[in-house]
Amino acid sequence: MPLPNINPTTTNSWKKLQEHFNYIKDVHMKDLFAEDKNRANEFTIKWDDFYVDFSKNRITEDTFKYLLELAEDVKLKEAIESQFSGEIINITEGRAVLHTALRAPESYNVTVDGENVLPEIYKVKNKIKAFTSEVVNGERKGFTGKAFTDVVNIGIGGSDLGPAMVVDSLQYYKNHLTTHFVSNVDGDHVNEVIKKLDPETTLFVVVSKTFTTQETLSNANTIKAWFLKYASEADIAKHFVAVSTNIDSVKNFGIDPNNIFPMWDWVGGRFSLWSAVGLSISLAVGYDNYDSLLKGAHKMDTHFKNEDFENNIPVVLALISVWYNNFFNAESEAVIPYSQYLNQFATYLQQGIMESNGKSIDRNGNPIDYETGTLIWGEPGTNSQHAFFQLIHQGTKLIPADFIGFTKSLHGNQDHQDKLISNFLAQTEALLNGKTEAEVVAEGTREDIIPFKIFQGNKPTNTIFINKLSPESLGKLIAMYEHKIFVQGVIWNIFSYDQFGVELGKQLASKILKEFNNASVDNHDSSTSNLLSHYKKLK
Ligand SMILES: O=P(O)(O)OC[C@H]1O[C@](O)(CO)[C@@H](O)[C@@H]1O
Repeated sequence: MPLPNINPTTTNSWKKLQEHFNYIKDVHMKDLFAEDKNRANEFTIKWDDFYVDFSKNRITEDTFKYLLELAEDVKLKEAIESQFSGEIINITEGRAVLHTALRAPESYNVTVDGENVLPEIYKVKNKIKAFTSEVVNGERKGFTGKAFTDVVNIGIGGSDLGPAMVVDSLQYYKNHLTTHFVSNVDGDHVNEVIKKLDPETTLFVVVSKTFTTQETLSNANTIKAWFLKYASEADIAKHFVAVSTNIDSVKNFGIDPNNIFPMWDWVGGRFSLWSAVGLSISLAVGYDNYDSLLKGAHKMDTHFKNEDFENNIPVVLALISVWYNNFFNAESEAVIPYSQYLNQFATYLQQGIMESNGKSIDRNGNPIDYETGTLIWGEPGTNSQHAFFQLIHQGTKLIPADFIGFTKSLHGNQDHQDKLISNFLAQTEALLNGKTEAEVVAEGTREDIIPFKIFQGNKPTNTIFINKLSPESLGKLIAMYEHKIFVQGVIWNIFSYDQFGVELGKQLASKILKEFNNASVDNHDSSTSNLLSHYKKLK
């Protein structure tokens, strides 16, 4: 079944939504809540340990109905089926998209080019499991016979952000190994990490799907040169492992073929933490926790694949997001986790969401005349409340926000937890209701400052309340956003799994790099030429 190819703006549901928007734009959610006492129950999905309340959105039953019709009109069901079954849905790169197969049970059968990929996936998983146990238990040793104490993940983009976010989010579950991440080609990054390392007890995991990425190879070479000041070429085999599809280049780098963890071209970089790219996660929290992360993601896959759209969390969140993006012209969305552990979550999502759906050409190769993509930003609550919430509450922009919280804390200090969750609940209530002039007056406010103290409210939020932060629930949460990305890509009729937009800058950078050693500067615009000359003079 080929991936559907439907311009969403030509569908009946889109037209209904357009008309309906003219009514909704002036409706206050406060009134919707007053009219329907059952609203919160109607717009809540309870699934597993997830409680997703989407009632604080600028929607009515009709809006929801038309959005669900939109999902039907763009043939979302067929698209989901195409993705899960291993069809070549990444047409521009000629690849299947199977991060879901990476977390599927071994008994599944998912074929690519007529071959079931599950046996190969489980072969690599078993290798990760054995390797993790040897490193964590201290059986695998460095070149002087000492057990490893530190692990350095060298990668960038999808080969860094996913593992870095998960290791940070699951630090409560961490073992004794200290995990570091080096990504930026800025030498300060690698330099600061190296300062903390002992070459005798550090394991390096070089992660690059292509093994051609400038940043990763530069950092890996710098680290290798540093390591060779203390050890011999033969010792590299003990301290360097790689995750890649490009086996020949890994060997050329000097890594022992036994230390290569393969991945496949049907795993997109930003969806790859479920593959061997997650090796540093397994090393940091142990294989069983890593496996629970994957099992959680698989549960969300099953929910997404089988649940009716009206009770389907990723589908509902995607539809609501399209509603704001395409009808209210909201440009960005905030993701606010009320968990310090999810400090890197928004940064991680930025690549997933913006690299996937930041596209302006449709599936026929034609320019698009409607909005796609979403700017994503966010920081943990309550810190973000003291930073940028002013703009969300009283600014001129509409910023739909996802509030993510956990009912049980990991630290066990109920006083802190109650304070955190009271803020979590209070903020979405304030964003919904705002504060009227009458309420401000009733507080005895000085007359001339009354306008400044009014809150319009009517600011949309989703509340994603999860029982506890665990490897499994984190797996579900990440997979939830992955599927949301996919649904939006289907609705916008774009290809979500390529990223040609990152190429041009890379090409020009390598051209400019060569010019640093040339006497003359090539043809550039006058601004770039001046800047280049300025650098050459002063560097
Ligand atoms: O794993 P690689 O091949 O080094 O690529 C790293 C990253 O670079 C990109 O291709 C572009 O930024 C990402 O999609 C990818 O995650």
